[in-house]
Amino acid sequence: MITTTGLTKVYESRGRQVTALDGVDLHVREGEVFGVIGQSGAGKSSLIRCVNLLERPTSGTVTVDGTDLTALAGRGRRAGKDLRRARSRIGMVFQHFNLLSSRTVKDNIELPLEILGVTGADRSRRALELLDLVGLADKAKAYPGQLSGGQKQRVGIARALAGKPKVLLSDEATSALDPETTRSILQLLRDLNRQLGLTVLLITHEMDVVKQICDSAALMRKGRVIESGTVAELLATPGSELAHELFPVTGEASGADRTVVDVTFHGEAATQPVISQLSRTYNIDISILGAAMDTVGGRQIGRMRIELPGRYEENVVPVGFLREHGLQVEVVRAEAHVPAQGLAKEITK
Ligand SMILES: Nc1ncnc2c1ncn2[C@@H]1O[C@H](COP(=O)(O)OP(=O)(O)OP(=O)(O)O)[C@@H](O)[C@H]1O
Repeated sequence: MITTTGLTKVYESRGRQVTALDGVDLHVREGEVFGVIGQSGAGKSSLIRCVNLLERPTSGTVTVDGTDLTALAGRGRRAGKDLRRARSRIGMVFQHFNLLSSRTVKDNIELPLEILGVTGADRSRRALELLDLVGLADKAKAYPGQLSGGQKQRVGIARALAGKPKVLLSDEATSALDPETTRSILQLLRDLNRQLGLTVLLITHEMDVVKQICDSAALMRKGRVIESGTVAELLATPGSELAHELFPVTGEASGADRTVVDVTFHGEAATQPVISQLSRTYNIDISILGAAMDTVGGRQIGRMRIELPGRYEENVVPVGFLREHGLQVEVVRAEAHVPAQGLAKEITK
């Protein structure tokens, strides 16, 4: 539904060049909630603003629902109408809501429809439908100043949906909200995604947002995407930073000559007593150093750091047993020669 290839954005600022996006390739599938996470300055806002051409990319392409927006923008003024039409199929939600304080809630939602030339009666009907959809049917005549932050964002979401977009872009939509309101807005986005088949691309600096609603995620750093995939793919990728952030498991080996292993359970493997089978089959004592269970994108997933007696070379068979039983296994080795760093991670494929 959204594809960027080699997307690059260089800002010229006081004679200096800042590369905010450095060849970003992103692929968001139809109907998924895709989260882009990264620290401040990573390039997240630049990315989302380039996706709907609010910002002109320096190079690279953006295709949304089969339309190459960059090619339309490149055709100059005459393509303005086509570009506007394509952009009306992309809704956008902002961190600070961007509502007009002098207009009622209903009139705020009608604004994009006015611009699209929809007649008064149709505008009004659509705005009321949308208010109902976001749970604010009783607030049509209120002004933004009379609403809570969460209600304002619901209006922002309703306005973004006015043009019946297939894609919703969310620029830190919950960053200005308290944790409980954040949860309810994320739930609303999830519900809209499911009910309307809406594809959602959101940017955030909070891992909890990714955890609560994303099917897929990408990690950005210094203008580049350094990891991306479905949550299940990320959890299956040895050494994935995102997987580690989603599921931080800690714990250090109790001594030398121990093998420390991170095990990820999801799907069917999560319900099998694999660890006790391992212990019985090989007659070994297993210590649990750390564990976390959580729901990611609506699916139960668990991670555990366990310790087996003996060095890795002696545990190749038990580790193979875990893999054969459908668990993702990442071996974490203590590096004796770098004690200051504690457990240095070395991935054993
Ligand atoms: N209009 C601009 N002019 C010059 N530099 C800019 C402009 N917009 C962004 N930048 C720079 O581009 C880089 C990426 O910024 P961007 O806002 O895309 O990152 P971000 O990940 O969204 O950060 P934040 O979470 O703080 O908004 C930063 O170094 C920023 O200073």
